[in-house]
Amino acid sequence: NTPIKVGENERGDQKTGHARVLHDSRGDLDLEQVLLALKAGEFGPLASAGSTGLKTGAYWSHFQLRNPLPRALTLHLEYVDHQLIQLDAFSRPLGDGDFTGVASLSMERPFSHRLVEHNRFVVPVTLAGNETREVLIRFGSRESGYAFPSMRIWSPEQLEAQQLRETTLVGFLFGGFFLMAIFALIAGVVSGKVLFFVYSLYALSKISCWATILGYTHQFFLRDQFHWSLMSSSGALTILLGLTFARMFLQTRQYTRRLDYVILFMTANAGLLLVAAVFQIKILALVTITLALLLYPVVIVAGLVRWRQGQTEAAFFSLAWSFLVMGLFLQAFRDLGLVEHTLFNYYWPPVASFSEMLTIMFAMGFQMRRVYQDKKSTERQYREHLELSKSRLEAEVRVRTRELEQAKRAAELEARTDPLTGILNRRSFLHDASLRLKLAQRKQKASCLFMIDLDHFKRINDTCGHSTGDAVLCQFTDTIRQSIRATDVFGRLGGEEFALLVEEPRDSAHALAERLRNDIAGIEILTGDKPLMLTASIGLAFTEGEATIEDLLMLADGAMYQAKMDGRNRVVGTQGYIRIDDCLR
Ligand SMILES: Nc1nc2c(ncn2[C@@H]2O[C@H](COP(=O)(O)OP(=O)(O)OP(=O)(O)O)[C@@H](O)[C@H]2O)c(=O)[nH]1
Repeated sequence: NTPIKVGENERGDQKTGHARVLHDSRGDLDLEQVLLALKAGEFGPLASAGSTGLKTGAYWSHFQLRNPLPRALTLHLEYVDHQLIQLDAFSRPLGDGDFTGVASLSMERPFSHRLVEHNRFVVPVTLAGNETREVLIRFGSRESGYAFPSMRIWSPEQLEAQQLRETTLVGFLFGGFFLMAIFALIAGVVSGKVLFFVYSLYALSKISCWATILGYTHQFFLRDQFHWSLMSSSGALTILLGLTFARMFLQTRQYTRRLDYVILFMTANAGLLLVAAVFQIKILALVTITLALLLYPVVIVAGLVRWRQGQTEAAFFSLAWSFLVMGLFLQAFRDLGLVEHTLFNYYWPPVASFSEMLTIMFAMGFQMRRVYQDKKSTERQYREHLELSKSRLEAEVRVRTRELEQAKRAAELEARTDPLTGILNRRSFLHDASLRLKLAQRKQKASCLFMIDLDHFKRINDTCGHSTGDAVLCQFTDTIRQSIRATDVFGRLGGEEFALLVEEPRDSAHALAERLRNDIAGIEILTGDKPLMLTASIGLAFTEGEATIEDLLMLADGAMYQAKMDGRNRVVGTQGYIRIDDCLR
């Protein structure tokens, strides 16, 4: 049992070692019995890497500290972990006299009992100049628990400086958690998404959880009454919020039913842990927290499954959760004595927890961006679809309008024209001719109305058939149209009876009538052996005054009748011009 040589500037590098440790499995040995065990050589090295692992009762550690300096030296022995129910320390000068108590520290006693203001247990030991002191420390937990039966050796100032460094780191982490909580809260208020509120609560719960686990809650907030169950309950609350957030973020209920059941089971287990913590059922708390830890990787799997299903940000979530799980497993291995206790693995879980929150924040940002982009692209597609429909509709309306206009024009034309010959029908002729007549009268021009009737047309029908008769009618109208002006009004009054209004004085109108008669007589109708001849009788009525078209029709009809009577194929004009008086008559 070599004494540990200590100096004035101890920086926690030296540890009181695990060389001489005694397991008091029932936890009821008193100092005298322990000294007997020490004498009997029952103290031996610790088998594990640092922690005793889950054991009942208490552990005792024995070591010697040697002050080679001529002056007195005060040292602070720091328990390496934050979780220990009870620590009692005794010391005496080497081999001389009785051990006397130097510290009795308990997690459940008011913080003011601590001899050194520190979130972990610290035992002050003073060595006289050139003195070697034996120290006995009892690490006690009432039920099953673990302990690290070793103490870091510090000079008081060095320990204080180290505590400042650690507190700064933790303060930085807590500040980060707080900022993330505030940020998520604002995002929740702005977007109205419950997910952000859950995240905000999750981040806040991390502060409470780690502050409690690392001993700050006891040091700063609950100085008079602290209990181990507070650690479990704050942990349980964080687990509950973490799982609730994971379920919502990954939408496991909708997309991975089976994994969702497992996460639900984990949530129920976390609820049970909370109950165990509140009612201080330590064994139930141990079982549920172990189960919670073992099942934690399921969330990583859920994230990966969701990623494979197409939720890109779920990959980030899995990564974030992996940080946490690695940290928690490392801590568990350390607590079980499988790996050594170091500052690195001591702070890994809270740092991992911080990285987890940061990564999740990133994943949420990514998700928000994706949702926003999806929304924008849906809107764009909708707008494009709308534009397309609009232009299609407009094109269709244009086509329909054109068709309607064409149909209207066709209907108007049909209503105005004779279907066989294509010239004006009786009604339109009367309308157009009447207007034309009025125009001429305004200009004080003479007008002449021709009444043209084909001779013996019935015979053509009878000998050559009705369709030949139709063809003859068409040929006749074409002949007339070719010989008149565009301003003349030509129409079919019915059957083989046609009328023509021209703005001409008597002589030139007469001459035109004769020319037309000639043209008609020149039409040859080819029917079998010998061609049929076509002639027409034309009656003329003249006006220079206020006569109506009806007056002219009546007079021209009379003249045309006269032409028939005179032997057909001729032009007969009425005598003189019709004047107002004639019309009144
Ligand atoms: N093919 C054909 N014949 C028509 C059409 N409209 C009337 N007709 C015929 O024209 C003939 C007119 O006969 P009528 O009134 O006796 O006169 P017409 O035979 O020309 O003898 P006149 O006038 O006295 O020289 C009738 O047989 C009608 O059926 C038509 O659109 N097509």
